[in-house]
Amino acid sequence: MSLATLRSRWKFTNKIGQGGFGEIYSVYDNEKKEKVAIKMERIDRNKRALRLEISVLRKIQDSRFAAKFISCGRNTEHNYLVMELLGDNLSTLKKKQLQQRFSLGTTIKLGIQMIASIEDVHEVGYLHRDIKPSNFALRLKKNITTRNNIPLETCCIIDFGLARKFNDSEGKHRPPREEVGFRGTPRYASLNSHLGKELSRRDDLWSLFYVFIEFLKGKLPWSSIRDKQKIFELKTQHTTVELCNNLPKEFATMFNYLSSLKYEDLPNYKYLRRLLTDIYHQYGYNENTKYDWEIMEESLNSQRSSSSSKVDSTIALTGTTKELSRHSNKHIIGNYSKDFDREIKNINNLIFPDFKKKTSEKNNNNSTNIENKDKELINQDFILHYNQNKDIETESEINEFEKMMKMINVEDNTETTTQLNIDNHKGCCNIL
Ligand SMILES: Nc1ncnc2c1ncn2[C@@H]1O[C@H](COP(=O)(O)OP(=O)(O)OP(=O)(O)O)[C@@H](O)[C@H]1O
Repeated sequence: MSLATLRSRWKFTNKIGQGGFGEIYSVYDNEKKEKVAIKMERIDRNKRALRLEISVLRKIQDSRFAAKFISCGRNTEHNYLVMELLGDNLSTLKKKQLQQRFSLGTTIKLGIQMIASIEDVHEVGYLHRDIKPSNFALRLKKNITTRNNIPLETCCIIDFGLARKFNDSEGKHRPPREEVGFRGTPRYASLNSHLGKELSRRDDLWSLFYVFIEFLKGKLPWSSIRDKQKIFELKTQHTTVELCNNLPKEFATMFNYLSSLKYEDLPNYKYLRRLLTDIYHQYGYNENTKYDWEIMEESLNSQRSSSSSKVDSTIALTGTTKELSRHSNKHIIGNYSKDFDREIKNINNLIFPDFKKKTSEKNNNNSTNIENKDKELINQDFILHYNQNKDIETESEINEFEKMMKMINVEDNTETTTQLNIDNHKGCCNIL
């Protein structure tokens, strides 16, 4: 099929992704009358990965976590894969959150699905070998099912360009090769990958473990390092205690369990999911617990409907508290810690007379529970609304405001804590 013929069926709208292996476009499918995604790989590339990717994607079509395969082919210049159009990947979504991390509830909800999606890939005989946040994306379509009528899940596993078959034609685990090159993304790669060892099922789960820590803490101790060797050294130096401090103990249990797995072992995926569901119940989450981005969306909607005349959704502002103070009815969404909760009560409510914490009731109910977990991070969702009916003018008002901003943005960018970037698309505030 020539590029021209390709373009006659699929009308290219915009580029949505660029990876090491290809480019991804959002296209309008004239035959299906809907938007789909197309991944293109140049034929003259030295390394070809798309054929493998297509093969794995087709094999996991019964998984609840797979993007729907639509078509594939090649023209004179490209190999291409047409598949269901998904939404944001988890790396992008994480960056949109306050402090660039997910709440415990969201991490667990995603984590349970991510473990199950990896299990599905393993079940068809492949290792993924590049587990990272940008290789999971949200499904845009709701209420669709697999070929066997099983409802599809929110989170999809994507990008099988580095996948590898780990069992032979009789279903037996392949023996390890003596030496293999590094595979994966250094930040999330398992120690085995750094050591040039053959990877197996446990290594996909090690990468996922690093992803969980990053989701909850915002970054890994080696996030800012580019040098692979240095990353390896930091990974070996960081003990379970350091990596999992301030997190529910189940994460340390997960670390220890993964350490106990041998090359050929079939991981107990159910056990790993149960560790996460245990946390889920302990912290009072349930099936109605919303993802961070849903809370944000709901809040925006209620904000819009309750004060539609005042909210200017096209506003785009980065500025000082003084500049911000000229705009009313903004809200801030994100995670809060117990310290923040305690401190916020000490703040003069003069500036924020309408301060409401949406999850406060839930937290009050769980207060004994929370006290018992004194040292653990209480990383719940919060929505802070303020209706600022008056400008912040006096010095003391500015001080109060800055104090509050500093507390929300506890760790990062202290000098810029008073700057807000109002996301013009969604109309919400993110602290820079
Ligand atoms: N079906 C899809 N729908 C929407 N976006 C997609 C889809 N597939 C991929 N993307 C987006 O494109 C990005 C890159 O895709 P993918 O990881 O498959 O490419 P890659 O070339 O293998 O990338 P990398 O080298 O980073 O691993 C993804 O992170 C995701 O945001």
